[in-house]
Amino acid sequence: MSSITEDADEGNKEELTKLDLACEKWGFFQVVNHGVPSEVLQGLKDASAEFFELPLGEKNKVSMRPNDIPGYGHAYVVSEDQIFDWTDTLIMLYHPSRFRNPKIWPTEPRGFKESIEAYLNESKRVAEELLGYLSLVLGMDTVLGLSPHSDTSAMTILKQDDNVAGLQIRHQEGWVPVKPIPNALVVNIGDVIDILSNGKYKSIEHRAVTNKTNARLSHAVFVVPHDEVEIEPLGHFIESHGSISHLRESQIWRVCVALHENENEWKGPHPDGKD
Ligand SMILES: O=C(O)CCC(=O)C(=O)O
Ligand SMILES: [Fe+2]
Repeated sequence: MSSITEDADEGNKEELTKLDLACEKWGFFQVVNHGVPSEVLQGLKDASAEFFELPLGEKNKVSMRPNDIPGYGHAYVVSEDQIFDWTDTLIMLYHPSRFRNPKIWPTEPRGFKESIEAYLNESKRVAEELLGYLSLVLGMDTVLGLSPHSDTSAMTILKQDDNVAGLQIRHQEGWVPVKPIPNALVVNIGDVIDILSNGKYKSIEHRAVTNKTNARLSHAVFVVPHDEVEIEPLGHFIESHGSISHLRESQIWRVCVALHENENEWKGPHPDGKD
């Protein structure tokens, strides 16, 4: 597990690919280098071995009750005429703490509770770390701060956060992150210029994703035409393209309306199929 954590934010790409493959092809994997101290693992083995070697009467002090999960007994006693697996079990619920029932914690052997608790705390840490990596390979780390949209402006000037990346732009089928360049201004073509140029310059769909650890602050300035102006493709662009594209035709709108009503409505791919 230590090699997957080389890069604290992103994880190690090669290891993440292996994790993805293991989950998809097998659904099982073994974790080594997980950071659980060997004394903790030894303590777990010793404490539980000693518990199961105790006389039955001692173990039954913490026996499972019918229809209840925690305690000592056969796994999952749900009815009297049930066929049991040949297994002795001690089930404890530990996290979150409201599930802990002191009555089913054995007092024998001595030190049992401390040893088991040390292992349960370590395994919680491992589980949380693994869930983090699984969320990366499942693409669940993408929490949208701003949903996909195109800007209804003529042009937008964006001062991104210098330190926290988040802006992503649609390119072909994917999302391309815009790496912050300190003090640079990000400029994008908005819907108005897309319409004026009859799609020669496109208003590209974009979104902003959140960062797990840091807040992000960006400043967008929308450059818009006067609100009485009606926007339509410039004549020479209609000539060069032969006709107004379907999309443009349906979107010759008054910009003021567009700004207020269509702000978050993405138009879909450009009909000429180009990027
Ligand atoms: O937060 C960002 O970087 C993007 C902002 C944006 O796209 C917008 O306000 O229209
Ligand atoms: Fe935007």
